[in-house]
Amino acid sequence: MLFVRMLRRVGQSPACGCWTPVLPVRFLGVSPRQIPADANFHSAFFSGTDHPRVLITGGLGQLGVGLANLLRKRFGKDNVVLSDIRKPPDHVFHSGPFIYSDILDYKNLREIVVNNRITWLFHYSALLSAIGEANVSLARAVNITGLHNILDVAAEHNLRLFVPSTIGAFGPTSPRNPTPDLCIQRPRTIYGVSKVHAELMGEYYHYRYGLDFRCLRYPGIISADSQPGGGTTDYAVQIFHDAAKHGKFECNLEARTRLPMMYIDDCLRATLEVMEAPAESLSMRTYNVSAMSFTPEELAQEVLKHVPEFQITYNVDAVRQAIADSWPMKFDDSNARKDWGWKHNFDLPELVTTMLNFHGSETRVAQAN
Ligand SMILES: NC(=O)C1=CN([C@@H]2O[C@H](COP(=O)(O)OP(=O)(O)OC[C@H]3O[C@@H](n4cnc5c(N)ncnc54)[C@H](O)[C@@H]3O)[C@@H](O)[C@H]2O)C=CC1
Ligand SMILES: CC(=O)[C@H](N)C(=O)O
Repeated sequence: MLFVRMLRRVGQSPACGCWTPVLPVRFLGVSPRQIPADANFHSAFFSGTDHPRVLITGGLGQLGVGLANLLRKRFGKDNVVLSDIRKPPDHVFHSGPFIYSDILDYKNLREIVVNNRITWLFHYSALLSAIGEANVSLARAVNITGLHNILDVAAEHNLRLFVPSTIGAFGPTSPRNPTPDLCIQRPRTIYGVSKVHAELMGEYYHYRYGLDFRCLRYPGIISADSQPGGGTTDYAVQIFHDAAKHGKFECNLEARTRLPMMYIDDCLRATLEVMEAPAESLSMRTYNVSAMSFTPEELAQEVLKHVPEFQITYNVDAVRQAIADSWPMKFDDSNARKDWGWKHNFDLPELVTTMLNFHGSETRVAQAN
């Protein structure tokens, strides 16, 4: 009986325009994790006053609090629920709704989505590249098993789902300068493998079940008031802190390691823009987004313009260097620019000025100006 219901023909597949039987997402479990037969899988419509109700997972990392601030400005404070498995600092706890959510606990996820009437989900929980290599089994659980839970809850409750991917979803056999959207993806980190898996699974759910899945491949993200969580591009955040405070920085990547990077404001705006883009404008569901590309040497030269005594030294971390050497040097994001009008605001000079202004008000940057 259950099986018969699962095979009921429910609509047209967006992929081929033909009638397809819809199987439950988790057929083998007799759990209710199945796509409801009468669901409207396409983008929910929100009028000017009818805002989405947003959940952010893994929200206490480098990017989540900034995303919550941006979305709360747009959709209202109470319409954006931040979640994580860590305890929030006071200012975060008091800035809007916060809830405990472990993405490995499906029932907990479903309860949050139902009780808060969530309609959009931004899935930020992950273990990043360097920390993932140090803890492969946890990275596999969080980045892959956790993603499966997210896809299922999103499909089951007809959510619009954003999952970030990364430059780390490419590998040494990918074209590196520039790296287009569609090319060989054979990453050599568990982080990269899990992100390719996320891209493919999200697109599969989109074409198979009509899930409104949207994904951007972020470059290394640089932020002033939040710390990176254990990635290969972390040096490009730490350098500003050390330059302003100590006038020197020890870099764990080689001087000539070129990687795509982006200031956090551009990254979060891109995320909101792709989520708000009309479905018809999206010719793909996973896009590269890019802003700038630089080496530690070039970044240090730009910092020197503000901190004249600044010195950079190199103490290369073999694991991070091997990862960086397999990643894109420059990202081709022409599809994002063409399809939904992506345009970055921050290049290297603006990035460095902004970061040092933030860190430098009472330090050697201020003294130099
Ligand atoms: N920061 C960057 O440069 C880039 C980030 N991204 C992606 O953006 C997303 C957010 O990145 P960040 O904020 O930098 O990451 P982060 O490492 O700073 O934060 C990740 C958060 O996930 C949480 N988390 C871990 N296990 C969890 C679990 N079982 N349940 C719920 N939450 C859990 C952690 O507590 C942490 O707060 C990630 O998916 C990352 O892959 C992609 C490319 C670049
Ligand atoms: C580029 C990323 O995905 C992240 N910052 C990392 O270095 O792992």
